[in-house]
Amino acid sequence: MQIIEQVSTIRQTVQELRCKGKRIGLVPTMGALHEGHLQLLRTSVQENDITICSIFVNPTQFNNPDDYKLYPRMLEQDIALLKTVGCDYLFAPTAQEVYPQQQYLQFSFGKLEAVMEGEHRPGHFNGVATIVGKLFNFVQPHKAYFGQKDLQQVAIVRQLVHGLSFDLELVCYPIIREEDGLAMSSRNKRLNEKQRMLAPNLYKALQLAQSQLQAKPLQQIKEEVAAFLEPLEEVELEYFEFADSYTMQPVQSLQEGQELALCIAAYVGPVRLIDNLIVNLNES
Ligand SMILES: Nc1ncnc2c1ncn2[C@@H]1O[C@H](COP(=O)(O)OP(=O)(O)OP(=O)(O)O)[C@@H](O)[C@H]1O
Ligand SMILES: CC(C)(CO)[C@@H](O)C(=O)[O-]
Ligand code: BAL
Repeated sequence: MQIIEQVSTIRQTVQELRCKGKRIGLVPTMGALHEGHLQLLRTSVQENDITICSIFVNPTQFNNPDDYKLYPRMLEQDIALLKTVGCDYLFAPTAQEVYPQQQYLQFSFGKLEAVMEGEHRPGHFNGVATIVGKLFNFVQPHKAYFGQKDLQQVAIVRQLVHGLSFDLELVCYPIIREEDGLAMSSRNKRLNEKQRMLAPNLYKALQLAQSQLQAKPLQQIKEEVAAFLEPLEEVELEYFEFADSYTMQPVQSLQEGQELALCIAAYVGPVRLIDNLIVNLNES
């Protein structure tokens, strides 16, 4: 696996690969890789001639300076993991490479960024759109792989791709979980032992809500989710929402044929985690 730090080098490399007719898959990450990332990478390796993983802890998407400072960074371990899945290139630039001018565009995603992650993390999606747009520009992938865990991010990236006419296919990969149901996440590495024991309650709350869907009004289910998490010391619910899985807009009542996303964000100790479950209302 070749490691590239310079934007000019990755541009030249992909230009040469494209001239040879190679199909390129991109897996953008912030590192501290886990099995969720590795599944995205394995899928890209299967579906493309060349797989490029990017690792960049993007400062412009962090609305909380501590979250940025404490974000897990473990490049040597990541490199070893990338080799095990057959990744061809790691693109790991510095912030100076990515943002030489320290000038940032302002995007507007309308209603899509007014809810959930957009509402609770001001500026977050502007930073995500900025870095993802730059990565698409540098790497020119045929396919780009994102995880359903960050479902609203997928909707933002979809709008970015359509809005700027990027010529690529987006892949949204299902959530990979630990045995106890906790969605894998790099930030899980920041949990202490007690917090790690508490963290699967986010998924339990989603399952509780799913099990009540046909029986109770959505508002009542929201209250029950809050009541379920409330007694847990160190767990603080930020939001639990029923949303349309495509538009991310809040859903007040169920409709046949709808793909409903149950979305949750909560602090476990100092660590903010998110999770979601998609329910197809034809099947439930
Ligand atoms: N458990 C998972 N299953 C599938 N995809 C995942 C999972 N966790 C992360 N991803 C995806 O991997 C890509 C890179 O994510 P990122 O590097 O931010 O890791 P992360 O685990 O989401 O970290 P954190 O949530 O702590 O920021 C994103 O598209 C993300 O949605
Ligand atoms: C897409 C991404 C790599 C952009 O920094 C990040 O938001 C993430 O890891 O989900
Ligand atoms: N995995 C999503 C990126 C973030 O939380 O900043």
